[in-house]
Amino acid sequence: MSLPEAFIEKMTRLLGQEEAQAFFASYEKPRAYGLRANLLKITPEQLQALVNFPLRRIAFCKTGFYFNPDDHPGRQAFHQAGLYYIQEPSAMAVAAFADAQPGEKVLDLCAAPGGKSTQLAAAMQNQGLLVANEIFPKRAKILSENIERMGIRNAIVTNETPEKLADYFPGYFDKILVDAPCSGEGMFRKDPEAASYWSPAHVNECAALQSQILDQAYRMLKTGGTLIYSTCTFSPEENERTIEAALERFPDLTVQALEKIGGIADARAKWSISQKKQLKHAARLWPHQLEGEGHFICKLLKTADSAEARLREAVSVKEAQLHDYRFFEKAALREPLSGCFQQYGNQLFLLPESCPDLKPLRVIRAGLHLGEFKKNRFEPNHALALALPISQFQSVLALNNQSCDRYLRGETLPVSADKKGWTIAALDGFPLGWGKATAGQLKNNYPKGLRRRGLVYPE
Ligand SMILES: C[S@@+](CC[C@H](N)C(=O)[O-])C[C@H]1O[C@@H](n2cnc3c(N)ncnc32)[C@H](O)[C@@H]1O
Repeated sequence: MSLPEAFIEKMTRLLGQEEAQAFFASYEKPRAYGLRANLLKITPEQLQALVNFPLRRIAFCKTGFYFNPDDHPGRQAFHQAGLYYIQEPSAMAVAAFADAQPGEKVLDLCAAPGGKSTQLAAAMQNQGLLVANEIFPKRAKILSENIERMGIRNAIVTNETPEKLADYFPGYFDKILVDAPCSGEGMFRKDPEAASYWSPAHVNECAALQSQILDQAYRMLKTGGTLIYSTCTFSPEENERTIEAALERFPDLTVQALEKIGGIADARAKWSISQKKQLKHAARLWPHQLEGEGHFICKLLKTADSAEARLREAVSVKEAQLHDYRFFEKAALREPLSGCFQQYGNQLFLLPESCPDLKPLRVIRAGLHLGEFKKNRFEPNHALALALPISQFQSVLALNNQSCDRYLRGETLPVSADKKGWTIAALDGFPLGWGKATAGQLKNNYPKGLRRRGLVYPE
């Protein structure tokens, strides 16, 4: 592939002739494709046994697999059911290193389209609070759709600037991920167009933006909290030097050692100005050293005392307001849901536990979207179908490959005459969406925007 001349020169100077040769040779090799099992729905072993195409383990991510692109896992019904997320393999190392835990307060500050947020959420097992933020509205919508598909219940999707979030959440989060906008040098093989936007000036602009974002992230971190910084670029200006500059602005931050497994390498402290030894604890993923694209990952611990934001908790709507929802719930679900219910217009959401009041923020998704109040009735949202296990639904239509394809195209399906009301259409025990059964037919409620146009299953 053709790479910018100045990029070739710079990388050759940085790496030296011998390593540069191996590095540039990787651009002539095919790239690796990856997907990640969604632990909220399935284990990696179960997924491997379930799908009809081969999966090969990724050494540095326990839930990740390589797949053959000819198998098109993105077109499979199990993808629509949220059993896996298609993600560039090296990118999986970032959230794996973040090591989010159930019950924590976690922020993904630059989150769209959601690869790392969905991985953080899987590790959190729907316990605690995940704020997934994206500054651009269109990208925030895609992020929100991916959060929905993966069945995540404890995520708030926001569309804010880092500054606005930092004003609201000072000293609040246990973990913050800054997967920063960058010059994307590590993705030239995956996205050759990215190479055409590259210039040394762009590298410097990105570095300046990254420092601004890190300043806001630092403000939001608790004492003892950890900040994961990552990019998909090689330039020292956006990696070792960005971290080095952050260490100078915030002397209490320390770089935490990362376990260098599966071909992951130390960061290159010698590419910084100060050559601080601790910089090598950060990680670099190189396309000539492992099967994946280029990435940089650094984990920082904050030790300075910071006053924690005491935010007002959101207050649930009154039970009387839930009357139509409870009526639906009694007929359609096996166990009632509890927690903090919030109504926005006609839409009803169930917030994550101990969720702060969200009014001052631009919120795209407030936890689990339960559905919509219509005149004297409640209509469930697609998110609810994807967020609960099959055992929670009273009425289920088990699909086969053919009826599954018809369901995903939006067709009406035959059901036994005794089936009535809101019914989950499921494949192999995994919910795909709602339908409403009446008089031997299942009226299809699969969202119009997600419907398939041709026969694509099974491939
Ligand atoms: C590398 S991408 C994030 C990828 C994402 N974490 C994932 O795993 O799917 C960086 C994100 O930062 C966002 N971004 C761009 N400018 C920003 C800014 N000034 N502040 C915060 N985020 C910004 C971009 O829109 C983009 O979605």
